[in-house]
Amino acid sequence: MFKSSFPLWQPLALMVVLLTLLMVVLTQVFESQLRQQHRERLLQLAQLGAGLVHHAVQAGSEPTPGLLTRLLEGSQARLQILDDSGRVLLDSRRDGSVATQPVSVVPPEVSQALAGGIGYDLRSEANVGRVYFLALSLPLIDRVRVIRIAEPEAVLTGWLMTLRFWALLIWMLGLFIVLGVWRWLRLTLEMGRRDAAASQEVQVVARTRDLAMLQRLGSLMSACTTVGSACKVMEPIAEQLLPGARGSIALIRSSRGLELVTQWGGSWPGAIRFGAEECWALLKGNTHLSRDEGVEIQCDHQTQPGSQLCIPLLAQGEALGVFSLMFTDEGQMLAARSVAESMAEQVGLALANIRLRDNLKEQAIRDPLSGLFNRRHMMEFLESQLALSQRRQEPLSILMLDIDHFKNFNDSFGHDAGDFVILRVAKELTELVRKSDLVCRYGGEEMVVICPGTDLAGALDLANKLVVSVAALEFSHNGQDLGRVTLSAGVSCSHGDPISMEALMKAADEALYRAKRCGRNRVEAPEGAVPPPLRLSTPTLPAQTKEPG
Ligand SMILES: Nc1nc2c(ncn2[C@@H]2O[C@H](COP(=O)(O)OP(=O)(O)OP(=O)(O)O)[C@@H](O)[C@H]2O)c(=O)[nH]1
Repeated sequence: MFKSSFPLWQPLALMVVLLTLLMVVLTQVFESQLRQQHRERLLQLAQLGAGLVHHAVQAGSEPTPGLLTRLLEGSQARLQILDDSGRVLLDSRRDGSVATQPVSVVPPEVSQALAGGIGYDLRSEANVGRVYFLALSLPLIDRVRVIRIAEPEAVLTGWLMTLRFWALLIWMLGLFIVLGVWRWLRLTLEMGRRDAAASQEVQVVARTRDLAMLQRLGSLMSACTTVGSACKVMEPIAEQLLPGARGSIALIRSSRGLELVTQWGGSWPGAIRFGAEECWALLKGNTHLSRDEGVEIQCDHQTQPGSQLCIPLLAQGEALGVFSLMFTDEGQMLAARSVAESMAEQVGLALANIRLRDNLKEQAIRDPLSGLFNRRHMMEFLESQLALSQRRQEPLSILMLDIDHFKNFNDSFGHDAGDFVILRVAKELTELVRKSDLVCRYGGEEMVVICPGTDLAGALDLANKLVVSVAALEFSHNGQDLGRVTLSAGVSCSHGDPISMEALMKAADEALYRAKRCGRNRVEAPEGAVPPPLRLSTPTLPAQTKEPG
C-alpha cells in the first residue's frame, strides 16, 4: 500500500489559518469602514439639520417638525434641535415645541459639541437599547443651537451582521476551495509517486534481468575455449540485452589490424577489416559515442551514418579488439551504454582468458628457442597419426633432419650464432612443409617432420627439398657473415602396416645415421626401401663455413 511520506496536512493547516486570518482582517476593515460611513451619514444628517435651522433663523422663524421628518425620511434616526443649555427645542418624533423644562443633566455628546463643535456617544436608552448619538453645534448670531441625531445601534448591527454573514460565506467558500485544492494536490502527488514507484520497479526488474543475463554471459564465456564458441555464446544474449541494436566484435590480428569475428542483429554496417587508428575507442582507450554532447565524431571504420558506440575490449590494459554497436537513434544508444560496457568487459575478460589459455597451451607444446613443436607433442601427434594411418591404411612418413657439423659451427661462431641458425632453419622447414605436416625440434640441432598421408617417395622428395633449400640459405648474424649449413636427413615410412612408433623413429634415425656416414648433406631411406637414396650436389660443411671475421 502506498504511504505518503510528505506531511500534506501542514500546508493545508497553514492555508486554513491564512484564509481565516485574511477573512478576519478583511471583516475588521469592512466593519470599521461601515462604522465610519454610518458616522458620516449621521453627520450629513446633522449638517442638513443645521442647514434647515440656519435658513429658518435667517428667515426669522424656526424649522418646523414636518421639515425634520422629511429630512429623516427612510431612516430610523431621530433629530433634535437643542439650545446651548441642552433644552430640546424641536424633536422630529414630537409635534411642536418641546422646550418647556430646563435640563438637569446635559448629555455628553451635547457638552462635547458645545465645547468643540461636534460630539459623539453610544449608550443604552430605556426601551430602545443601545443608541448612537451625534451632536453638532451651530453658532448663530445671537445664540447657539445644537443639532443632535440619535439612531439605534441596531441599524449598524444589521449591516454588520450582513457583512459577517457574507464574510463567513466567503470563508466557507475559500475553505471549500482550499480543501479541494488540497485533495487535488494530494491525489496528484500520490499518483506521481505511484507512477515514479512503478517506473522504478520496472527499471529495477529490467536491471535485475540485465544483471542476471550479464552474470550468465560471464559464466558461459568463462567456459569457452575458443573465440568462435565465445561469439556463439554472446550473440543471443547480446540480442536480448541490447534489443534493436546491430553489433559486431573485431579483434586485433597482430600485423593485419582488426578483423570482424562476429556480428549480430543484422548485417554490420561497417568495415570487415580496419586499422586500429580508424577507431576512436582504440585511440582513446575508452568508450566512444559517434555523437557525444552534440558533437559528431564518427569512427572511420563506420561505413554508414548512425548512432554508433565503440568500446575497446581490454585485458590488463592491453587492447584485444573493439565491441561496436549501431543504434537507430541516439536515445537508444545512450540508454544502452552501461549495459554495453558491462558486456564488453565480460567479453574482454573471456577473450583474454582464451588467449591466455592458448598461450599456455602453446608454451606447453612448443620449443622456446625454435618455436617448433617440442618432442613431447611430437610423440603424442605421431602416436595418434600412426594409429589413424593404420586404421585408414594410409601412408605416414617421418623425416629426421640434423644440421651437419654443428659442433664446429658453434665452436667457430659461438652459441648465439648457433641458436640463430637453428631458428632460421626451423622457419625454413615450417615454410616448406604442408600445413598437415608437423615440424618438431627433436633435440639439439635435430629436427623431425611428421608427414601424415605421405608415402616414401613423397617423403624423400620433401626431404630433398628441405636439404637443398637449407643448403642454399646464407646466414648472417649481428653483422657477421656465417656462411651456410647443410642438413642430413633420414626418412622412414609406414604404409598402414602395424609398425610401432618407436620402430618407425628408429628406422628414420638409422637412415639419418647412414646419411651422416655417407658424407652428410644428403637424404637416406631405410635400407632396402625403394626409391634409392639421393646424393645432393650442394656444398658440404665445414669446408664452406666461413670463419668468424
Ligand atoms: N647453439 C646451439 N647449439 C646446440 C643446441 N643444441 C645442440 N647444440 C650443439 O650442436 C652440437 C651437436 O654436435 P654433434 O652431436 O657432435 O654433431 P655435429 O657437430 O653436428 O656433427 P654431425 O651431426 O656429425 O654432423 C653440439 O655442439 C651442441 O652443443 C642449441 O640449442 N643451440
